[in-house]
Amino acid sequence: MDAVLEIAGLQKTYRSRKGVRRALDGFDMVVEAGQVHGFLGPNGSGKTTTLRTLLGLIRPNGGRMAILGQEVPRHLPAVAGQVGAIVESPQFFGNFTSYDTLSLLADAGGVRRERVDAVLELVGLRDRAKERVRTYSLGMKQRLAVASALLKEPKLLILDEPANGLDPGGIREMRTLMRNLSESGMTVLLSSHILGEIQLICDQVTIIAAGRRVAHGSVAEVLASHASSSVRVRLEPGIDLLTAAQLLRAKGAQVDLGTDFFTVGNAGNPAQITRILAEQQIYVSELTPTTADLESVFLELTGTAPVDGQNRQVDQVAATAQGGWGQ
Ligand SMILES: Nc1ncnc2c1ncn2[C@@H]1O[C@H](COP(=O)(O)OP(=O)(O)OP(=O)(O)O)[C@@H](O)[C@H]1O
Repeated sequence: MDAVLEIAGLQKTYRSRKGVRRALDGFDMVVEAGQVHGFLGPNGSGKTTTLRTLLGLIRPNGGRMAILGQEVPRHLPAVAGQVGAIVESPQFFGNFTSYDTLSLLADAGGVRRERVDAVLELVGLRDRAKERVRTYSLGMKQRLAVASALLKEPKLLILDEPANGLDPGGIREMRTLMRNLSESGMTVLLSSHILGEIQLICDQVTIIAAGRRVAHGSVAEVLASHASSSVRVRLEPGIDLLTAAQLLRAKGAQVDLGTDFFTVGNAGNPAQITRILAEQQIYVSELTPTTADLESVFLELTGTAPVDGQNRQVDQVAATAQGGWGQ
């Protein structure tokens, strides 16, 4: 599949009177054509810096970026017409209607007027197009912002937190819009904190922490490689959980104690758990794989942010570390 966006080893250091801050530290990302790609990371992890760097608003200190096969920022003018982006909330004149707003933007950008009706239809604002923007809900304003980015029929649409501040109805409308755009063949890169939403909408995700990629792939792959090996263990009544947990920890297992159960986080081969415990006459009464969601994987991964000065990606470390205990 063709990559619409490729980032390799991106570096960005901010320098101010207060000191030096490394916002991106060898960040990598690949976004494939026709996908909705989720870009996730905690506050301050480098998402906005990445998007602003891509769009030529910030100069990187190192690394490579390509959009639609063209190196940027050097060839940004050649591809800028094919990229639509909302990185900062655009401000609209409240007294203008959305039709007037988009018409003005179309004229200024040399876009033919028929596109105005087409994008209003796409974002579901056609019925309200002749009403003033100040009468719009936040969700409608967000959709107007998306409409403005769609005027030039971009191949790649970049949206920073499009669902920010929206209520559940607004979030659902935004979700439908993303899916419709993707079905029309557009590639969408979407940064968001709303992980349940990302899980519902996105084909692929990239998770960033402390300026580095810590996981990437389809939502299913990320869940499978970072969480599916966790199991919940209950023991026969009367057996001390702590003793069993210590036995497993001594063999390298990551054990979290609950009230009447414990969870083994890196249980690549659950049979090892029963074998190690049975050798000490401790018998398991329940062994259940725990189903993880993106939120728990996100918290786990971004809580274990890469150590300063190490260039290895955490996802590579995690992949090699799985299932290797208790041998
Ligand atoms: N202009 C700047 N000068 C100095 N430091 C900056 C500047 N912009 C961002 N930073 C710092 O760079 C790091 C990454 O910030 P960035 O805004 O890219 O994160 P983010 O993932 O978009 O966060 P959020 O989700 O809160 O928007 C943070 O530590 C931030 O404080």
